[in-house]
Amino acid sequence: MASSPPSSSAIKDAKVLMVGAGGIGCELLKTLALSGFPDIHIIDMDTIEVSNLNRQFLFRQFHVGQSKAKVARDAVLKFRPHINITPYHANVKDPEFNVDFFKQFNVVLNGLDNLDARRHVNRLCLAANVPLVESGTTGFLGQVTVHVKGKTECYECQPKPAPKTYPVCTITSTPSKFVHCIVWAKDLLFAKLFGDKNQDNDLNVRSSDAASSSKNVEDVFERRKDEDIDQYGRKIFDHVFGYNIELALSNEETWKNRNRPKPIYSKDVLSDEPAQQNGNLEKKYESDELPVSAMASLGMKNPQDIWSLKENSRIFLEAFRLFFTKREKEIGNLSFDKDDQLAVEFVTAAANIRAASFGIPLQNLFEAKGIAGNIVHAVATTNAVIAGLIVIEAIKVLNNDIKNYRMTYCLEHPARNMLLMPVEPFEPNKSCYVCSETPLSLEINTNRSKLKDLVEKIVKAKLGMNLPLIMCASNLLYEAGDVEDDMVAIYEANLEKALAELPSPVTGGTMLTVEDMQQEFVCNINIKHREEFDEEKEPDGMVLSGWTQPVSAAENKDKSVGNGASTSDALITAVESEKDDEITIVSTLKKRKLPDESDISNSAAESKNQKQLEVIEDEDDLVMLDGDSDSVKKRRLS
Ligand SMILES: Nc1ncnc2c1ncn2[C@@H]1O[C@H](COP(=O)(O)OP(=O)(O)OP(=O)(O)O)[C@@H](O)[C@H]1O
Ligand SMILES: [Zn+2]
Repeated sequence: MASSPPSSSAIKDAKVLMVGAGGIGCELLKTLALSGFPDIHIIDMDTIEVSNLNRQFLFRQFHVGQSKAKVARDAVLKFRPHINITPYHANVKDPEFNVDFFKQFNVVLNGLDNLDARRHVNRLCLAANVPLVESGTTGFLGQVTVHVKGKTECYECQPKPAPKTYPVCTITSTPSKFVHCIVWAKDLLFAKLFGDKNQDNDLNVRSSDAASSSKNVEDVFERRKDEDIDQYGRKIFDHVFGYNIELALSNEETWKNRNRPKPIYSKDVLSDEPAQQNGNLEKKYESDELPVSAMASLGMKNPQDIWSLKENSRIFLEAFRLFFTKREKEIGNLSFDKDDQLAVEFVTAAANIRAASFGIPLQNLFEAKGIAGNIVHAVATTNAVIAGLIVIEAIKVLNNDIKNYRMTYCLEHPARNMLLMPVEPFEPNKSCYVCSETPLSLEINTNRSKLKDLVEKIVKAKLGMNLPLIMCASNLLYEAGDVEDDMVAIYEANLEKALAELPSPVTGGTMLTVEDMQQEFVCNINIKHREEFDEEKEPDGMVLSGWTQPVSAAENKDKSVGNGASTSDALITAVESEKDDEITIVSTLKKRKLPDESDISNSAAESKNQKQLEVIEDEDDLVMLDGDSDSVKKRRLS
């Protein structure tokens, strides 16, 4: 590390901005510094956590709680003291990072972990006309893409996979996989018992449905005055695992082609224990010094043990009791957090009891936590490979070497005996609402919909704008922030009325201009009136077209790298064809066929001595790809 690396003049004069100093960012800063980049600015809003230390190697235990950007700078200056590194402990969406700020850089490099920040940086790079090298990793998968205004597609030209969602009825009535039980336990039961009671929740629907046939279930989720906590826990248990299942069974149609679930009542599972014994028996294990944990309280230690139905029932009741006795103040404000031990225990137990009822194999707490927290374990080596590729692309960008720009996917492709797949970037998508000027079209019931619904459901949620401002010709219709009461009244009124208040109301179709000052981003939306919407298929009550919609979970095959990944969300679904050794990278709109091997031989990312790529580090073990294309397996080197 002591000798200076050779640096091309493009690197010597470069000023670069890195966004994110996490898993990819730490590797990237080190590689930039060692490659001779003299002037690096880093934005990261986070402080260091213990869980970062296994892979974010610039950080040490004693840095926990300090700014990632600042500590990363100090760590790198220790071995490259003569370069400039400017840290910002801030959100990249802060107004200080405006177009003028972005314009000072030759290239921007992203090492982020969320769609929102990525979209924001993409838009500012377009507005400032600064090239962007974007990246993401999930476990062993990763990718690097290059976005240069007018030359390649922008980050938003292609749709991104939507986070996995499940039909409500699968979750509430007909689960067939363990993940369905987890979603039910976490998003319905946990949220209902410990979260905001006023929020819509499908358990509400079920209990009010039930209320019409049985008068005493209406308040089942409410604790009666002076009701003993263990009795209350058993009442909830019997309601959700017993009574609700019986109710569901009464609908014969549902079970014609399915296995019928089995109602589970606490007295049957815990038959040898009187109603109040669960808590009382175990209180002797409880100590104020220990973290609040039902497992600890019941003397259960191993998170990799699969609990029996009886054990799950005891954990369920004990976790329930602990929430109400030890964490009472938080009740009403809790949302599931994968790092909250008691919440994980409760959700694991509830999911397992439901799984038992539906004949689905039970899982241990470790597995359940991974599913509930959408955890894909980060792999330091993938981050390092991706950081190297970012620097390779950054150097090409600085040299304006357009014909060699590559998007590179880090994706095992055993048949080709390679791990990195470079493809030529696409041209900008002419119908991209972000980097082209194509107007969007919005069908909406103008008599019923409010301007503020349009802002929430379309402008913020779908177009990713932070601080929108809406104009109709030269008339201001909506702006974010503190506004006068009469403006608020317009937002609350239906759209028809809001448009009618303008000097020249439009009846047929109206063009709205939506602008986000913070992102220097403008797009046009053509409003068309439509009377009816299908509640199931069009739940927003409005339909936006002319934009690239996220890919639904169903279309994502197994290898999809989704948005909820723990490290960084990568974006591409790779599908291997069964017929031959062809691989296509499906980016939803188009299939991207990889160039022949001869085509990619000039790519900097593709190494002539591919053999080097066959050995990768798997945390502390080495794994090697077998050269035999038919029986390719990871092999551990002993
Ligand atoms: N809007 C933003 N502004 C600035 N930094 C951001 C923004 N959004 C995300 N980041 C940073 O991007 C980095 C992403 O790093 P990484 O994917 O390794 O996540 P992490 O939070 O460090 O780890 P993990 O999520 O796996 O526990 C984080 O350090 C995070 O603070
Ligand atoms: Zn675009």
